Amino acid sequence: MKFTKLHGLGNDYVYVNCFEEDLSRVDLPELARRVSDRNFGIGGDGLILIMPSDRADFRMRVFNNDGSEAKNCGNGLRCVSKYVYDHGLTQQTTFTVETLGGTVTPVVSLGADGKVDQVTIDMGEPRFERAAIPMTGIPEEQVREEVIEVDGTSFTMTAVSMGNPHAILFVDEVKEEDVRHYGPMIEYHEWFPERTNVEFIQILNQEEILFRVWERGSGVTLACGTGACAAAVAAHLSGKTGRKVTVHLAGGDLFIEWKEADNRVYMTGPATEVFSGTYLGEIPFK
Ligand SMILES: N[C@H](CCC[C@H](N)C(=O)O)C(=O)O
Repeated sequence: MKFTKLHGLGNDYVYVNCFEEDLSRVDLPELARRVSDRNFGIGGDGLILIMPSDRADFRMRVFNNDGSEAKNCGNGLRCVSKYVYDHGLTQQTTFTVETLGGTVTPVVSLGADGKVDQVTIDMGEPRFERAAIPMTGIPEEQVREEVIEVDGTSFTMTAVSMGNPHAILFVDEVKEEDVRHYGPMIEYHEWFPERTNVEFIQILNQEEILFRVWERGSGVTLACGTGACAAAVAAHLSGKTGRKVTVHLAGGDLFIEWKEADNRVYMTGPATEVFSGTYLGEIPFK
């Protein structure tokens, strides 16, 4: 199976071009687990399929490294956008990509080599109701700076959906050990029937956020695009930042704008192709 490795700020996935590879009979969750393995497979935070769509120019499917399928992936969308332009699947610098969380419209910009270096994506409108995250409790209620307690420690949390769930925790100081310790406890917390991504954010000033993430289904990653969007929204709602913020993630910076005019969140950042190859491991069939 031919694949290409790309990353968005170090959030790296194995990409398969399904215009060329037929994976229709493949056990995709098991394939994701196998190719993501950094010792016995290719290595990555998961598997992303670039597919035809009958309602958009392309379709993206995302599988975390535990095999769970996600509804959206910001870093993945930037890398899919780079792949389809650089590999000639489109000659347009803007197009549509269908995801389980909705259809988005990336706009790519080119470097001196004529290849995509930056991508801006309208990631759509954030959702806050418990039913939309999803969270247990009153369906139409929103969770704004509420206390969640895990292992005897309380966090102030705002819940935001960007097509996938995000528990945004406001902390005075972001610590890697807290991400690894409390991240999985909140991912599997009973309030989140479909689990959740967990973001720890430290607001530096009106325009900057320090950010670390424990991803649902993948654990600690260097970046999370949908998480950065959710964090920027939660930070603005808290009154501590404007609508345009630079999010400093472990793998680099994303620029996020939550536009007042259309209530949509715009994410701008890089996408990098690293290598391509052929996976020689056994392909698991359904
Ligand atoms: N772990 C996420 C999917 C990947 C999101 C992240 N890698 C991004 O860039 O948005 C979930 O299960 O919702």
